[in-house]
Amino acid sequence: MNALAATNRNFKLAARLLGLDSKLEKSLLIPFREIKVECTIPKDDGTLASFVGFRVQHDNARGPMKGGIRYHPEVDPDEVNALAQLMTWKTAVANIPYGGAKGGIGCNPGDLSISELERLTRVFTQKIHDLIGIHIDVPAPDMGTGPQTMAWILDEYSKFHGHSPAVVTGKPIDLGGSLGRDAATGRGVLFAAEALLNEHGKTVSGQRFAIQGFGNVGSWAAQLIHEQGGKVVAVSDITGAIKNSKGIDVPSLMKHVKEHKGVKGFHGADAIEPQSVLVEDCDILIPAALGGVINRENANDIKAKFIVEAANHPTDPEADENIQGFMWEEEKVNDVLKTYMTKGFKDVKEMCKTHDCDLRMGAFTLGVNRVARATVLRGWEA
Ligand SMILES: NC(=O)C1=CN([C@@H]2O[C@H](COP(=O)(O)OP(=O)(O)OC[C@H]3O[C@@H](n4cnc5c(N)ncnc54)[C@H](OP(=O)(O)O)[C@@H]3O)[C@@H](O)[C@H]2O)C=CC1
Ligand SMILES: O=C(O)CCC(=O)C(=O)O
Repeated sequence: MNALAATNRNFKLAARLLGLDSKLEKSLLIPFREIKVECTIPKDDGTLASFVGFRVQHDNARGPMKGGIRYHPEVDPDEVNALAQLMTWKTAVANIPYGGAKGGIGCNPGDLSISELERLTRVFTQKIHDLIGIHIDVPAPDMGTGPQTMAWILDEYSKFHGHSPAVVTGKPIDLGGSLGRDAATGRGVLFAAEALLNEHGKTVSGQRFAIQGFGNVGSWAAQLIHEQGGKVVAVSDITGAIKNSKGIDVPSLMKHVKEHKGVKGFHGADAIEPQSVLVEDCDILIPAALGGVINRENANDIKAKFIVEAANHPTDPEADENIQGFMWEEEKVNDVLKTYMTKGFKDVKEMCKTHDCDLRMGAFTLGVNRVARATVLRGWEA
């Protein structure tokens, strides 16, 4: 099932459980605005290359729209639509005053030089600058993008609107970025795993984790799990996959990845087939790369007792601020993150009880219900 069909299906199930008015349901499903732009840049060799960029702004009932920008060959309108809608439900589940959006450019960032990536980012920003902004839509990093990409967006946007550091989050600290943001998604994964394990009378220490994807999210999750005494027994990225049932030495792996640009060839573990990371013998599986990786073909082979979804929509249904202008201490960032993740988990569990449903539907009903309430309060029929 494609990403949009899968996301719509989960939304409709949640709407039915909540008994949502059918007109409101339709209104919540249709994105607020879909932007598609052509981005042509001169390559380093003087030839021209054209790319298609997207920004889908799904919903702003609870606040300015929020969501990452992805550079990846599989970026297409359906994928970006699905990811934008998921952002709406996720900001609502986390109970932060934002809506949902997502953007991306269909490209392989690995094939582009730094200066080509900068030109592409600046052209994309020129095309969308009047449709984003602190009170409208605030982009952030996602797959294939990072703090440097945000710095270019900030700079290009500021040429049109004056100095505007708050137009993006996830920017470098030297440009006003938040301490702890780089690790925050991985840390959120750790907090979610902790909340889940606590429910079962366990802690991270001694649990065995397999992680698909070793970029920003996967590598931070691995480091933090390792620090908490968890065993990372298998890891994969685009270069390959490795396993060590005694636990991978994550700091050494980090050094290896920095030097070799991938996990392949790491001496402290054995090479395995890339896809087998998902079905490795472990307690907790963390998909932290692409969507739809857990599907009808492999779901029955998964040995993990728990799946903590770091990636967006990794499971196919068939298988189952910063505008205040001040800096928080990193400890405060991490404490607040833990409070929101732990509260979010409790709220989801409550919805599971109310609607007698699983955790995914608990999260969808919680998010959809909060957005529906905000939409009705603001008056959606006029
Ligand atoms: N960055 C963030 O703050 C947030 C990210 N997310 C989600 O987390 C997930 C990961 O994002 P992020 O860590 O930022 O992305 P990155 O680009 O930093 O890392 C992605 C990782 O996945 C690997 N990868 C790509 N394709 C495959 C594949 N087919 N099999 C195995 N590994 C693969 C990449 O390998 P290689 O580097 O070698 O290409 C890389 O290790 C995404 O779903 C994203 O939407 C969600 C919330 C926020
Ligand atoms: O911090 C952000 O706005 C990015 C979040 C995001 O893109 C995601 O959760 O998928």
